[in-house]
Amino acid sequence: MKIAVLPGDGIGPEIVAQAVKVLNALNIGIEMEEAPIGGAGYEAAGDPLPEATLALAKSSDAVLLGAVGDWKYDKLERHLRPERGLLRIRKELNLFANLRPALLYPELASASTLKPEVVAGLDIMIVRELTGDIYFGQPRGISTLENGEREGINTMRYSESEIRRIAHVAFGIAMKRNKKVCSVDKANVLETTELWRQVMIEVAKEYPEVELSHMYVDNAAMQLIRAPKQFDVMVTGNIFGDILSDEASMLTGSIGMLPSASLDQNNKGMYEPSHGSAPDIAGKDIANPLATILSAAMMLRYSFNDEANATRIENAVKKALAEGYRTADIYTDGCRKVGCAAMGDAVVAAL
Ligand SMILES: NC(=O)C1=CN([C@@H]2O[C@H](COP(=O)(O)OP(=O)(O)OC[C@H]3O[C@@H](n4cnc5c(N)ncnc54)[C@H](O)[C@@H]3O)[C@@H](O)[C@H]2O)C=CC1
Ligand SMILES: CC(C)CC(=O)C(=O)O
Ligand SMILES: [Mg+2]
Repeated sequence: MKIAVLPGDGIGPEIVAQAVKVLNALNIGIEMEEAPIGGAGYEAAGDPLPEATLALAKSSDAVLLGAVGDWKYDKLERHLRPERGLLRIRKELNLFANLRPALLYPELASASTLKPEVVAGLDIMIVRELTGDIYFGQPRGISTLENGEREGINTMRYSESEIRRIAHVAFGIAMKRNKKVCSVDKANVLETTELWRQVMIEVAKEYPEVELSHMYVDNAAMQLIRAPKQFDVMVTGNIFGDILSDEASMLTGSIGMLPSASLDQNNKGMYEPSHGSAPDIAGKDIANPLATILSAAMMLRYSFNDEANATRIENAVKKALAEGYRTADIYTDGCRKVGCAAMGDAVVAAL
């Protein structure tokens, strides 16, 4: 098993170091090679996705990523901004299926923004399409109109085949869970998502045991806060999934708890926390590394078919939480406040 380790920017190197520590502690012969991406790629090679990094990612069995970006790069040409490196690696590796499990560890019930009875037992799988939608659609850009004012353009596009393949991923996951899929769209206004809904209904016919429902995204954002346990598998497009998953993370206590897997057709994948590079807390050893550690568990599950070791990591996280270890973002009274590295150590000790 060879993995490409791409720490990236901001808190990326700190949190990835903890996941690497946990993978090494498993002692299962994972070979790792590190390469720069994002701002770090720009500093090293003038490119947010250096060719050598892309080559390493392509030749590895899986990729572990921290996060990219920092306000200080906002002045760069758009194509050089760190986030473009991230979008490009997702596209180059064809990672169209982004799985973001919003799972509440019972130990964190009091850290959730919602009342314990509203979130107890919360276990939602958000399936976000990752290589299409308004983040990739052409035309895009900022141009000057005839009257001299500027206009910004992005295009929301989905082809039928792109919708179909993410639908199959969602229904496949639902078959292994509670056979319920809620497709989130804005089909009352956006043709792109009207097609999305049509294709979801067509694909659902191949999964007669799965109950498919539809919800407009504005309502879904509200329902996630009102009664989140009504959801089991949610499937949605790139931008809605981006936003709803950040929202859902707070139900689990913190954005620092939400891992993700980004998969291609063959489950080759890139694994990264759902959050960004958090420049506001970078370099202070206070970031929560659990989303990254849990992403490493997803890597073992999806790319290496190693359910046993994936579960070992998840149980170790649970044990560290049960022992009271908390980073600042999930700290509540009476717990043991620790930094990023100490949280990584607590998970390793629990292993
Ligand atoms: N996948 C990626 O690499 C992503 C990169 N970004 C980039 O990250 C940079 C910062 O973006 P923001 O909008 O501030 O989003 P962010 O997710 O980096 O941070 C939002 C808030 O959550 C906190 N936070 C995030 N991760 C945390 C963790 N592990 N532990 C504790 N607190 C945590 C941050 O301190 C901040 O207050 C930008 O350059 C943005 O483009 C944003 C989202 C995803
Ligand atoms: C570049 C952004 C689309 C990254 C992000 O916010 C995400 O994937 O969650
Ligand atoms: Mg996001």
